[in-house]
Amino acid sequence: MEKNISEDRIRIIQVKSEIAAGTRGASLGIDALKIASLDLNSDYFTRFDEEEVETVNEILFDGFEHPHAKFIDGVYTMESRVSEMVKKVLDEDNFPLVLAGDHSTAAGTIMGIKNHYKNKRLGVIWIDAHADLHTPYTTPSGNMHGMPLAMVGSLDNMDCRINNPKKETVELWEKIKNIGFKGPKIDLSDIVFISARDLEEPEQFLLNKYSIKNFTTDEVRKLGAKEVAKQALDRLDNCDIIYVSFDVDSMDSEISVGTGTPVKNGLTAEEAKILNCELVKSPKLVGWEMVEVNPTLDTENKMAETAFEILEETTNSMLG
Ligand SMILES: NC(=[NH2+])NCCC[C@H](N)C(=O)O
Repeated sequence: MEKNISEDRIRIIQVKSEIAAGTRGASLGIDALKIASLDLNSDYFTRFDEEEVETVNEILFDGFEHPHAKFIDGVYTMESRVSEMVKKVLDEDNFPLVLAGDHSTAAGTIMGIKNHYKNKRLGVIWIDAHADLHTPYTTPSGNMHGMPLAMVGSLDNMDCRINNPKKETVELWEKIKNIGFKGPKIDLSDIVFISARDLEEPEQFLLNKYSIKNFTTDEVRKLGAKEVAKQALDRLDNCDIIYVSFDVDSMDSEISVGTGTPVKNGLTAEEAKILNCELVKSPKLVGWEMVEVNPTLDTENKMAETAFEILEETTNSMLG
């Protein structure tokens, strides 16, 4: 049993990075959450100590050199920095609650967790419209927020290769896969998706190959969010520790306007809230993350307000 989270152990790690998204603005998501907390009269951001990971967003002005892994040099830097920060927080016996821009840096969170808990088997619950299992060899967009789970699974997925990344891209991809220590940080079969519904064929291939469970939005509706949370944790029963990654685009595109890659047929805000609140009650929880709020695509900060309410309730739920 790992968890015994008290308020003073929570560290909010801010990662205002957006280089791996296809649209601009996700780096402003954390400040949008803070504005939302003020507008909703919450004291949330006074309750916890904060850490911030320095970003390299300025490289966006230079244009990208790696079409099948855009800004991969910057992504390598960010994964390393996030990994070190998460490890440091865990080494100090504190709990990493990560608020990030684009979803790519969640790979760094996982690397940091595994670097601290070297011999523990880590289960990942990925609540997201996307499976984020692409590699430079399979990506349709070159946007690296579609790749974090392949980074930590140390995948190339050559069976589904459609791209020919250049040598420099491949070298950096190898470095990313080996941050912290060489090779995979998780078993692919220790991932559970919730509401993943916009998958490309190379990703679907991996879901089949590794028998990765995806609880569809329909299943959430039929079984209820609470039951899906229970079943998701049951499936990871053999894991010693659990990390939950919540991308706000898991919610339906009618709610998730303020995010870079909205998709129809998603969760309601209430379902997302119940799922997160239930999942974080697990005694095995060692990290939780929220990503991809982009206020520049939104009106009147609605996305951040919805996301903030989930953040606050989820945090209260993990404190028990
Ligand atoms: N975390 C995200 N929002 N990921 C979106 C990925 C979209 C698409 N699968 C791609 O690779 O380009």
